[in-house]
Amino acid sequence: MSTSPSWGGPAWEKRVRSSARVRRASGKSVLVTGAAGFVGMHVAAALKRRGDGVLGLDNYNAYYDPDLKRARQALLDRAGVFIVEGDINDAALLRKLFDVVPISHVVHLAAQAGVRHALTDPGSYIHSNVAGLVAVLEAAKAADPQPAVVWASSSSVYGLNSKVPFSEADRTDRPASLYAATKKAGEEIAHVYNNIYGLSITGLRFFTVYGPWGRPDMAYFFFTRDILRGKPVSIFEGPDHATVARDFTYIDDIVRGCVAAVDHAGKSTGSGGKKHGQAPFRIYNLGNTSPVSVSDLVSILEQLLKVKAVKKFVKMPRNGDVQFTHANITLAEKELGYHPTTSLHSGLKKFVRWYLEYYSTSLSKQASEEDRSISS
Ligand SMILES: NC(=O)c1ccc[n+]([C@@H]2O[C@H](COP(=O)([O-])OP(=O)(O)OC[C@H]3O[C@@H](n4cnc5c(N)ncnc54)[C@H](O)[C@@H]3O)[C@@H](O)[C@H]2O)c1
Ligand SMILES: O=C(O)[C@H]1O[C@H](OP(=O)(O)OP(=O)(O)OC[C@H]2O[C@@H](n3ccc(=O)[nH]c3=O)[C@H](O)[C@@H]2O)[C@H](O)[C@@H](O)[C@@H]1O
Repeated sequence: MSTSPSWGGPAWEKRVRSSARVRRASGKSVLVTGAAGFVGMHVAAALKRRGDGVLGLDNYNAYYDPDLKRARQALLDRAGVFIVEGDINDAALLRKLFDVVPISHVVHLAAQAGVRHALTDPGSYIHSNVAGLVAVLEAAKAADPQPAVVWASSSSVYGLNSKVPFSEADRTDRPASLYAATKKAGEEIAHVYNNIYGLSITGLRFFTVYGPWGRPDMAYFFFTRDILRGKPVSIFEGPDHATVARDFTYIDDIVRGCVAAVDHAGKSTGSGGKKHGQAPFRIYNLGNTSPVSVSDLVSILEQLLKVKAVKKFVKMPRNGDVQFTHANITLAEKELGYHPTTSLHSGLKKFVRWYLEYYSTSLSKQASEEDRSISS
């Protein structure tokens, strides 16, 4: 017995067309994959707000609380963005989407995120970050018009580099985790599609993004929950108690970087610009240039929550984490006009407000042990 796909049909096509309809003469028609995710929701909303046509795609997998993804979906729905439910590996679905609407840009954010989860489910990283990326690039290559692709790589590609701050030209051949290896592989794969098929591709190396509507598997998020519940938080330390730190970057700064990358994608100026008729291939760091230790992260949360944390300092397990990240953003500043403006304190203040006023009251019912188990 054949089963019909959950997509297709006149009503579905109408929603797809309406969502992707450009509202301003200068607007773009953008497919955002991973739109029910943290970064995807914010980017899709920002593009829609400025008049672009925006269509989402997400498989709502259960890596973390799917209710949170559904709540993000509801928010986008109210803004006029339809999220098609499906997997980026579904080639027929992607073909259909490109047939139904002339997509000018793909912002590809769907991926298996999280560094430590790769220890327990390595296959999901290959499925989404390697096979899934190839499926998206195959669909983009075959589409008419051929869209420009902007996609999320990761600061994790710098791996075991000890030279900081990290610049785009630095070594990225020593990944510390399978997650990082799949993002590095993604950069190489993207280069092939630029080289052979002339796709315009921009890779964005995000640095530890945080903020309202964030991911419950990330440390700032589950630290908040555990501090409020009086549970101990584990603060990782390097060898000889060395500081473990991150270049935490606030979501609104990342969104501005993504939107600027969309606008820059077709241009032939700057790094990786068109040469001999070749479409651009570019990579940018999107970070905050001011690393903060995990210990200071916890202190800021204590201050904002007005609750003392029960702190456990533990030697960083061999789990794929790196000790230190720090972005050099000179290239993104110059070519994208990217200027992050949010300090960790003021960004966390906004996160904590969202967490207390919205998340902990309406969504966190079952999000406790489950999220904790994927984070340890
Ligand atoms: N948040 C960060 O700190 C950070 C840092 C560096 C890079 N990134 C990258 O940015 C992107 C967005 O990250 P995020 O934090 O929003 O993560 P997220 O998990 O919240 O969002 C990813 C979304 O993609 C969807 N998805 C996953 N696999 C899919 C598949 N096969 N088909 C369809 N949908 C699928 C998930 O359901 C999820 O909603 C990812 O590529 C991630 O690797 C994130
Ligand atoms: O920048 C990136 O590329 C990556 O940023 C984050 O990864 P990470 O920086 O490891 O973010 P968290 O998982 O929130 O960890 C933040 C810091 O807290 C530390 N940590 C984590 C968990 C814990 O129990 N204790 C602890 O000290 C980690 O070692 C790390 O230094 C995202 O989770 C990845 O998806 C992303 O690719």
